[in-house]
Amino acid sequence: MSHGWGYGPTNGPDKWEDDFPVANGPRQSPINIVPKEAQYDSSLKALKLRYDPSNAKGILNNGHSFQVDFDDDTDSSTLTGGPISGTYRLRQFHFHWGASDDRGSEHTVNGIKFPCELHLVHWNTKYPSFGEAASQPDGLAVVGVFLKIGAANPRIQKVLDALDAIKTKGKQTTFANFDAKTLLPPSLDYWTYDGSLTTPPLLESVTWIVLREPISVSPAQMAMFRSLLFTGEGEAPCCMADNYRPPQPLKGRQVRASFK
Ligand SMILES: CCCCNCc1ccc(S(N)(=O)=O)cc1
Ligand SMILES: [Zn+2]
Repeated sequence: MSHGWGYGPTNGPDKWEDDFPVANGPRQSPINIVPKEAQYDSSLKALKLRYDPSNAKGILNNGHSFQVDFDDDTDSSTLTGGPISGTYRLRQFHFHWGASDDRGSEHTVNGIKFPCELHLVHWNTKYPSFGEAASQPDGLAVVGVFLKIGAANPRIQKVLDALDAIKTKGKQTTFANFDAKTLLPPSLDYWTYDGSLTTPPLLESVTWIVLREPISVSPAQMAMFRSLLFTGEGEAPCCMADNYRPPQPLKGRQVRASFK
């Protein structure tokens, strides 16, 4: 692909296989989750998420989404339990959303799209770095949380209030003292399956942990997501929206449920 990947008609998900042939691999993400076909697994442990707000560092518009980055030099913000073994460190969280409230999530449930999906990205500390972990089949664990239209969510608002400072691609600003746990719903019931990064390089290194319970977001808050730009300062502006990859073939994979 002569130009960088993106979500447009010339560089979007259907074109990614040109530069990233793993796009047609055996464990690609996202997927459509069919709850009735998920197998309850009583051996699945409860998720244990321990996040230290002081690890929050900054917020960045990376031209595809925006992400809040965390200091992952120590084990102070970690994911343990659930379907994984060992300790995974929180690296960043980001979102995917639609140009309208009828779409935007990457995973779907019985074919239903949510307006937005949060991804909390963690890497396995058995590897020396995130980059190394990202190339290993058990290297990453991403917790996915659906957002559904409802009451305004005060927890998300703190993140949205920072977006004015990172409107264009490459802009970043400090983002301190944020407790990512406040973004989680009351129930940590989840589905889990072996998958991949949902953006290039589409590496097949992710244990996906998708929470059953959504959190709320208001239409006005969704409009704030869409105020960001894919484009850099001084370029013709293109609103950041529809930055989601559609569901990929299951190819025989099992989806397990932590709940009955
Ligand atoms: C080795 C370099 C990888 C950079 N890319 C990071 C990244 C993290 C998470 C996701 S997602 N959307 O699957 O959670 C995509 C891409
Ligand atoms: Zn993502």
